[in-house]
Amino acid sequence: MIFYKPKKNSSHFLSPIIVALDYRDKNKALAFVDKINPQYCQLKVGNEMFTLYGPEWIKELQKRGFQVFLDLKFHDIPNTTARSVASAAELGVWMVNVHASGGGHMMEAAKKTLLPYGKEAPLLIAVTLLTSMTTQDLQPIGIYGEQQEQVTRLAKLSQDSGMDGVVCSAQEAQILRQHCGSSFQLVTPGIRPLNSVNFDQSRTMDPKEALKAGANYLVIGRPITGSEHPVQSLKNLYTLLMNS
Ligand SMILES: O=c1ccn([C@@H]2O[C@H](COP(=O)(O)O)[C@@H](O)[C@H]2O)c(=O)[nH]1
Repeated sequence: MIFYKPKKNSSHFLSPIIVALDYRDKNKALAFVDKINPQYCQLKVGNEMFTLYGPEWIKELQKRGFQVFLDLKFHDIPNTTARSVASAAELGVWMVNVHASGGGHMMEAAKKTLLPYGKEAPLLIAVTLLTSMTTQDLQPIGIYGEQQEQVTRLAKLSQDSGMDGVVCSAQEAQILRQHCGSSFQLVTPGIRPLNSVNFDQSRTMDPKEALKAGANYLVIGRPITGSEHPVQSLKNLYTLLMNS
C-alpha cells in the first residue's frame, strides 16, 4: 500500500488513521484513549467535546502523546477566522480546519495568521463538501451541478489560497490527486469498513480503498468508538492497513 507521506510534523511516521473522538462523556473517552497508543492514530476533537470540555481537553490528550486535529470548521469573516485559527495554533494542535465556502479572502487570512508559527504551525485544512451531503443537497442551497464539481472547485480554491489540504470524501480522492498534485493533504471522513453502518454519512468508502484512491488520512468515528470493542477495532484496522 502506498501512503501519501504526511507533510508536517512528519520526521516520524504518522498513522493514516484519525479517530473522531465524539463522546459526550469525557471519562468514556478517556477509558478508550488510555488503552491506545499514539502509534495507532491521531485524535480528532470536534464541536461536541470542545464545547463541553474546552482547551483543557486538548491538553489532556496532548499530555498522553497524541497529535490532535481540532475540527471546529471555522467559517466567519476573514478577521474572526484568522484569530480563531491563531488561537488553535496557540493550543499546539497538529491540524485545524476552516470551511472552504468561506472563500479565498478568509482562507488567505487564516494562512497569513499562521506565518509566525513557522514549522510549528498546524496543518491548515479546508472542508469542501460535508461527507453527509450529495448532489441532491446542493440545489436547495443554490449550487447547481454535481457534488464532484463542487468539491473540485473548492479544493482548487483552497490550494490557491494556501491551504495544506482539504477535507473531502475518499470518493473524490482520485480526481483531487489529478487536480491538486501529490503533496496536497486529503483528509477523508465517511470511512466505513465492510459491514459497518453509514448512519448520516452519504459519501463513504472502505478504508483500504480510500488509501488506494489517494487519501492521506482516514477520519473514522462510530465504526470504532461505537463498536463493542473499540480498542480492538482500532488495532485491527491499523494492522489491516499496515499489512496491505
Ligand atoms: O465532511 C465531513 C467533515 C467532518 N466530519 C466529521 O468526521 C467524523 C466522522 O465520524 P463517523 O462517526 O465516522 O461518521 C465526525 O466527527 C464528523 O463531524 C465528517 O463526517 N464529514
